[in-house]
Amino acid sequence: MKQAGSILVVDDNPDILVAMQLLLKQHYQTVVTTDNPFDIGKTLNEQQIEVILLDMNFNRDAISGQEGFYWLKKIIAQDPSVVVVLMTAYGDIKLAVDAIKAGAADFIAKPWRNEQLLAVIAAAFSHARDKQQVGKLTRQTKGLNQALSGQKFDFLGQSAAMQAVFYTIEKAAKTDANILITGESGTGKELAAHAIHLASKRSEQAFISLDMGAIAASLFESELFGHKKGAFTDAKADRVGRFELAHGGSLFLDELGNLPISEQTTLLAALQNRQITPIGGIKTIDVDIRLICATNDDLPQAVRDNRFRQDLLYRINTVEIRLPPLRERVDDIPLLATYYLDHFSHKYKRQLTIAPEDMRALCRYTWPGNVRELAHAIERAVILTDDDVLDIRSVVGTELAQLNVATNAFELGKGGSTTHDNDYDTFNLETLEQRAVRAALKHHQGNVSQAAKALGLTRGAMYRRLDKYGL
Ligand SMILES: Nc1ncnc2c1ncn2[C@@H]1O[C@H](COP(=O)(O)OP(=O)(O)OP(=O)(O)O)[C@@H](O)[C@H]1O
Repeated sequence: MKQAGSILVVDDNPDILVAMQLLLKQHYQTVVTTDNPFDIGKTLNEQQIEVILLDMNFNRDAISGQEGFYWLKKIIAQDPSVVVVLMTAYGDIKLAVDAIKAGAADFIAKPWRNEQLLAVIAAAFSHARDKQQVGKLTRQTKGLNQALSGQKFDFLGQSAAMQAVFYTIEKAAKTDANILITGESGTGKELAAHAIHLASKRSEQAFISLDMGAIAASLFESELFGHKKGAFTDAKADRVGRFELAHGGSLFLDELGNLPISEQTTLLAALQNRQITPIGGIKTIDVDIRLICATNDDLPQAVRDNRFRQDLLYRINTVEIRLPPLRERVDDIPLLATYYLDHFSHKYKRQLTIAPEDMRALCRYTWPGNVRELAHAIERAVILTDDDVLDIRSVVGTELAQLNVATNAFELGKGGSTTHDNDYDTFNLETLEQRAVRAALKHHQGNVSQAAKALGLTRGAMYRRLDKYGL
């Protein structure tokens, strides 16, 4: 039965062209032949060709295959989605290997056996469709990235600590070095990853991100490397993995500290070889990616606890960027508060200002949820304020009620607020965080989403904390 598909056969031997035409016509809708390789460019411009069967030698006495390589390069440059299969009467293994290295999908020796030729061509068509799908998805992702980057917040900071971060990002982004971003939840690790991508030479290509904490173990490999239809029960169609989608661009692996050891081993192998094989696939695929990872875990400690592979840590942290918590860069609070006040005033069509003493109160607060918490607090205040001056008491007051820590840490009110160190029975952040999580859950009667929102955490980050503290 004839299948959809268009193939171009290029060979200077007319007998071969006739034989190919007769054979392939029975199987594929469009079969075009030419004895002149100079026609290839024009044919590709005029009609959609998916597979090219290309002779390696166009001069009867030539055996080097150099002409084939020359035309192969030209084809790939003109249309990288076309799949090329090379043919030669002088096949040897070295030539075949060189052909594949140069970008050919496969290689067949003349004289051929029909079944073998048809099998090679069928595989070439399947490869061509995969390439078309990847091209389509990459274009879609690019569009999506652009749409999303329109909504992204600016990555701001005027403190010395953030200026140092921006400097490192600028320097490291220009190289292809693997970058590890560390920092507490809400410090801007994802924004930093975007900033690195945008400052890199890959900025026009895809930025693909994956939250490692959110993928089920059973889907890990499929998510990263893709799968072929039928590879397992639920594999109803081919799926392109994140590595392949990120080809040419940047791959951002978030929450890396949550990865189980067995999956770390799989990831390490892919990173070392820069090659992946989709589940159920037979061919390895080269991937050219810039890797950016992020974690709020202490990975060297995780290595000591045997929770994280040391060789994986060395592989991903060529450059490490630590995002300081907001309480260590109080200078940034007015800048960020004003930025988010403008943003949410605009969003909710309000015209609001903030009183200087309230700004000072914001600067004294410790912001355990960092910038995310600050942005949420401002948004809430914009919504709750009735007059023209932001009612920050409702925000900081709510924050304290929910945190249930150091109830008297702030004297609320427009007259200013004061923090008393003595109000803390401990400064251990983990203990404070655990209390805050418990208090928020209690306050919201066990509603995880609301408690997460109040803490300025994503649901994923909240669940990880529930897990961590055994709640
Ligand atoms: N420097 C900054 N300037 C402006 N907004 C920021 C900054 N840092 C963080 N934000 C805002 O705070 C929120 C959280 O940032 P982001 O998601 O990048 O943090 P994260 O460190 O990746 O958090 P998590 O570890 O919980 O995933 C976002 O809304 C982001 O826009």
